[in-house]
Formats: sequence, structure tokens, C-alpha cells
Amino acid sequence: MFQHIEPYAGDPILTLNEAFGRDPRTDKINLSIGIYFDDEGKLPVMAAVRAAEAQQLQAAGVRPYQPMEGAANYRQAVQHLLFGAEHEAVKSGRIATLQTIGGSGGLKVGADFLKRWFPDSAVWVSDPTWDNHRAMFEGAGFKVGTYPYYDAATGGLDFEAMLAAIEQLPARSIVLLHACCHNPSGVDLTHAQWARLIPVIARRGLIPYVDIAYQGFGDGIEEDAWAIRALAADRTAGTPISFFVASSFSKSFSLYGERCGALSVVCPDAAQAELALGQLRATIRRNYSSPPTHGGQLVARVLQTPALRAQWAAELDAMRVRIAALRQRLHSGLGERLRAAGDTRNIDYFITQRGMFSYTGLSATQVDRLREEHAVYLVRSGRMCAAGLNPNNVDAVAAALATVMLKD
Ligand SMILES: Cc1[nH+]cc(COP(=O)(O)O)c(/C=N/[C@@H](CC(=O)O)C(=O)O)c1O
Repeated sequence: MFQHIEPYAGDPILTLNEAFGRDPRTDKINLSIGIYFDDEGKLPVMAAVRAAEAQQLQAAGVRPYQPMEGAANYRQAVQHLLFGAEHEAVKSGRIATLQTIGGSGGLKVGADFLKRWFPDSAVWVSDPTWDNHRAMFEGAGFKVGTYPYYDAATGGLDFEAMLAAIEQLPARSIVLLHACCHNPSGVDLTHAQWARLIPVIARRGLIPYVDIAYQGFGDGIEEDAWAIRALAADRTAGTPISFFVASSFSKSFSLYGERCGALSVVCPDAAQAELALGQLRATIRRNYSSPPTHGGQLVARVLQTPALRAQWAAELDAMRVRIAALRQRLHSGLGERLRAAGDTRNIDYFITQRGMFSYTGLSATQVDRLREEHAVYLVRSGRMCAAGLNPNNVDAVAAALATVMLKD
């Protein structure tokens, strides 16, 4: 019956992470999957989440189905975190926000909705982008193209090429953008570059699809939502830009397995938001009917309890600062080793790239050597998750990178 089915080749990130789990070497180091590990190399349980969970378990009771769109308190908490409670778009009720099964679920529900109601649109993603973006939108039936983004020569952004390409896109093209902490490059647009891009999006009548999976890991919780809020405020075309935002609490709450995400659709007015909400509810019903309760209620409780929200924000800020400090330590240790060998290449990208990821520029062969000979795991694209570094492994990573980089 199933003989004709092709064997699954595996996922470039998740399958590699599973291989790491099976690796028997005790000195193995996981810089592959986008997960934040603490100084002991373990997933943290945030104190604010632990406190919320204690309260929640005390009040635990019946477990009815959630509404298709998720719980009202969660949906409001998401809108306030992404857009700010005082934003005109929030206060005018023109954003349809739904709880989804992770940010992944938000992306897929939005993709299915767009395919149904904008069937002739194509999707354009950055070159490179998160490995799963292409798979998700192609899986929804879209043609997926790329726009220039990462500049290998500088380790930075080729913004002029990006802008020129987006200026050529036909109306209603769906443009997937990273709000902050670009995956896999760690390279983000400046506010000035967003200020040039957003009017082009408005004038061309494009449909931005913003993915924000790392809010708080770039410059800060509020700062990292700047592009989303600027998109919602733009009136270049005389009317608001309609756009999609898939968001995730997996990393910012360290709740990966609770699958806490959301999809927000910013519409021109409340009436159109109601129409979008209805068909998005139908899309969810056709996919998985309704979202789970527990994790989402932890997030809502933290975000809507002032003392817990302050505690969470402080913990997330500390995570961001810690990653930046470890990036500095790697940059120094690797730089010393390379210079000692007479190699003066510029490795500043380790400290200029932001969020969890750095695009090292290592070839797949070099990444394989790093894994096989040094037990250091990077994604084969050359992406390194800086959130896997800690004081106990950062020098070993610097030594391993230097050895591999100096060989070729
Ligand atoms: C940009 C982006 N968007 C969405 C997600 C999915 O989030 P979630 O809420 O867990 O469904 C991830 C996860 N990225 C890491 C893990 C993975 O690939 O699934 C990663 O890039 O390693 C992203 O990096």
C-alpha cells in the first residue's frame, strides 16, 4: 500500500538535533537548533513561568475545548506585546489575532488562508531564510521565490539589492520578512532601512508576512517589535497596509514543547478584521479544530500579571545580554587563535549579527568536519546558534572553529 512513498530525507535542523541526542561523545556541543540553553547547557525554566504555573495548577479545573481562535486573554496579550496596547491598530479593533500551535502553526494557518483567498499570489522569502519557510508555503501550494538579503562579502545585509528586487514585485505578492533576529543570518534591517522599505511595500500593494520568533533577543522586547508597529502605522498609500504576523513564545518563554504561537492579521478596518477572523477560524477548524490550553494560559498569565510580566522581561533581557557576552568571548578567543596563525580575516560578524544565530560562512564540508572531528554541531548551511554557547564550552568552540577555518 505505501511502497511508492519516498523515504523522508529528514529536516536540516530537527534531524540534526536528533543526531546530536544520539551522539555518545561526552564533550559534544549543540550549536544547531535555535534553542536557548543556560550555563549548564540545559533548557531554563523561567522563574516567572514557574510562578505562573504554580498559580495555574492551584486553580486547575475542567478542560473544555478552547475556541477555534484560542482564548481571548491570550489573544489580547499577544496583540499588546506585538503592537503595544495604545497602538491605533489595536484600539480600532482592526487586527484579527488567533492562538496557534507554535509560530509554525501561525505560519501554516496564514499560508492556507492566503492560498484560499489570494490564489494567484506568489511568495518571496529572503535569501537565505529559515529552512521551514519554503517548505511551509510550498506545502500550502504557493510558488516560492527569493529576494536578495545576506551579503557574504560583508557578513551583512545587501539592502539595496533587496529593495530593488522588492520594488519589482507585482501587486499582492506575499513578502516574508523577519521582524528581528533574522534566521539564519542574524542580520537585521536598521530603522532607516525599514523606513525606506515600508513605503515601497505600500505603494506596490504587496502583502508582508512578518515572522517574529525571537522578540526580546535583538535589542529588547519593545525595540524588536519596531518594524511591526511601523508597518501598522504606515499610510503611504492613503490606507493602512494589510499584513500578517506569525509570532512565537517558544524561545522567549522557553516553552518550546507547549507550542505557544499566534497569527495576527492587520486589516484596513474592524469589519474586514471580522471577515478575516471568520475564515481563519474555519482554516483552523479544518486543520486542528482548536489550540491547546495549558501553555497559552501560562503566557497570558505572565503577560497580564504586572509583577510576573516585569519578572519575565528582566529574565528575557538577561538572556539577551548573556548571548551577546558569549558572542564577544567567542569573537575574542577565535580571533586570538586565527591571528596567532597569521590569519587576519574579519570575524566581526560574530558580534555584529544579533539574536540567537550567526551565519559563519563555513562550508557544508567544514561544518561536517566540525561535527565529526570536534563534536561541535552547526547546521550545514553554516548557521551557528550562539544560544548554545556557555562559559564551559566557548573556548572549545573557538579552538574547533579555528582548526577548521585554518585548514581550508
Ligand atoms: C524564524 C522562525 N519562525 C518560526 C519558528 C518556529 O517556532 P515555533 O513556535 O517553535 O513553531 C522558528 C524556529 N526555529 C528553530 C527551531 C526549528 O527549526 O523548528 C530553528 O531555526 O532552529 C524560527 O526560527
